[in-house]
Amino acid sequence: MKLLHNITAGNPGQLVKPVFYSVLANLVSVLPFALIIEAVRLIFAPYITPGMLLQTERLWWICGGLAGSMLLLFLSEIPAYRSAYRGAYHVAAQGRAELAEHLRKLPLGYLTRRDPGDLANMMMGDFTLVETGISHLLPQLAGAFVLPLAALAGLLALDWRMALSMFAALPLGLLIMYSASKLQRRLGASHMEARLNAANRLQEYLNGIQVMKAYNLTGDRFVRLEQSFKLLMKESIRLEAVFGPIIMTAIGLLRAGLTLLVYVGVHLLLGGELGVLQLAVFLIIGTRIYDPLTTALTNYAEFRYNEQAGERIVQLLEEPVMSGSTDPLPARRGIRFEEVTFGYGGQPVLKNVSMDLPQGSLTAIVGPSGSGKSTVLRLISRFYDPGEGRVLMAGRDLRSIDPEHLLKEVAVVFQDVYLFQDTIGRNIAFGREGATGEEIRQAAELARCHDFIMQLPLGYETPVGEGGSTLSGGEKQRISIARAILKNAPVVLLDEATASLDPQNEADIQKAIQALIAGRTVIVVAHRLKTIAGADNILVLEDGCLVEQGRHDRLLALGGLYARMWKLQQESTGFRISS
Ligand SMILES: Nc1ncnc2c1ncn2[C@@H]1O[C@H](COP(=O)(O)OP(=O)(O)OP(=O)(O)O)[C@@H](O)[C@H]1O
Repeated sequence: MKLLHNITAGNPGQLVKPVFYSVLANLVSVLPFALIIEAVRLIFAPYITPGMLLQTERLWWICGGLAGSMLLLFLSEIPAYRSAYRGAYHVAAQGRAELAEHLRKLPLGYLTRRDPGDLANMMMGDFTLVETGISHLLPQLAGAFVLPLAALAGLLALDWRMALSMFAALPLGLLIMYSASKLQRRLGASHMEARLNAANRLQEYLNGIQVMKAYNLTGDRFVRLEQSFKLLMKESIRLEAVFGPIIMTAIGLLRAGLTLLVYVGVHLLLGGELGVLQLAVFLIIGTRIYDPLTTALTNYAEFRYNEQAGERIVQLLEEPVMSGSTDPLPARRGIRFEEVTFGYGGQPVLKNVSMDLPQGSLTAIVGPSGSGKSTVLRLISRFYDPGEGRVLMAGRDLRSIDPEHLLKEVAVVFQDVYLFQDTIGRNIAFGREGATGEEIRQAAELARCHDFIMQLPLGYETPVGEGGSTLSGGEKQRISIARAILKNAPVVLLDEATASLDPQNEADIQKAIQALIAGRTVIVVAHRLKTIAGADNILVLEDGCLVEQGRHDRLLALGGLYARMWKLQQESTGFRISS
């Protein structure tokens, strides 16, 4: 049952129809086979039994029956074919969408631990293997036993000794395949690992081409890619080299059954215990019976390999998602950190942090690079849950709030803006489902991007390259602010871009931010201190600890880290080339 669960990526119900129709089609295929045997029996009977006439009328009936059974076979194969492909593509399409939805609900920590290439490969490659499992392997495997089993039942009635000798080697063949499946699992797992590794290295190589060109790096990355291809080649050969002979042995054993059949048949014939006609029937069946079984044995090896792909998908689908209540939050949406300690897996990044970020105020978070500022925003958005302590919104622990429900209350402007490969208008509309063109335009005007959008050839309909590659950093930032304005959420989290912008762009972004934060609870991670000098409260982080807090003047007077950072930023000049 687990096998069926895995090969269908958790949808064994999808196998019922394909397997049913495949078995039915194979049952129908027994009919012409049986008719041919009967025809052979009729044709040879007059030669064997003296005085017996050829039963022509029955032969004609058999001819008619054969034509009818061919038509029946054709008709039964159509639903078998259709249900197999429909089931397979249905499972793959629905499964991919389900997995994508599941990935979105997993904690970000889980996703960052996994290679993105690994996930992409699972989405495409593993589901294709599952597709093949449902459309080809399992129905064929189930169908392959129909003819031999029907033949066994019929032949047992004819002569049990001959029937048993025909199938004598089958249990041994099956046993070999079953015992080999453990080895297959191990080899299959390392082959799949090598395949994933090659896919990851290829993705890394493609992503890094720009850097490689810029730094004229020709060696290392390509060597890694080449090595991963070599490893894949080795694993593929190993898989075939070890498993191929095992399959061939099992198939050889099965075929040896034919020799045994001839031996026992001749022995019985000479002893007068078996008629010539019966022997002929056994020999005809014997030459046909092993084909479906050898196909089944070969399919079984492939089936176990594909099953591992399904198992990987099932395991990922079983990974627990972040959940919580969708009850409406109280009107006051103040945020509080209570003794929060958090790390991304290694050392803690935030250490025992307690702080209040009150409703309706502008709180700024500042501190040296790597001090944990963006991490604070990630915890408020519940991209991660803290290891120790609690983050509360409106007095409720965020762990108890459904992440999607929570994010309805929160608009986030990230440091790195990601734009989808879509039109500019639709990229802004991601802020709120169902936003009208007029609402999008108003948000764009407030975010100071309407003018530059109108200068583009197709205005709001202009397509944006993947990740926003066709726009400048400042433009992307403003589009992302327009998204957040459109979302109109009571809490705004703003991670200020670190990249330097020209004065005009910077002024535009500041105005856009003013429009975004008006009347809301705002938490801004700031790198340029002058932009947050007017904040209601400034939290200063150093190495994951809250070291100072207060208004700008108070912090300056304190003469601590904030005052030092302020002084440095006042003094900093641009680049200078020393001679
Ligand atoms: N996904 C992650 N996995 C592991 N470590 C991470 C991850 N994200 C951040 N870190 C580490 O956590 C620490 C704090 O990162 P964070 O992004 O919160 O710093 P920051 O103060 O916002 O820095 P910056 O001002 O440079 O943006 C850093 O040492 C960083 O390397």
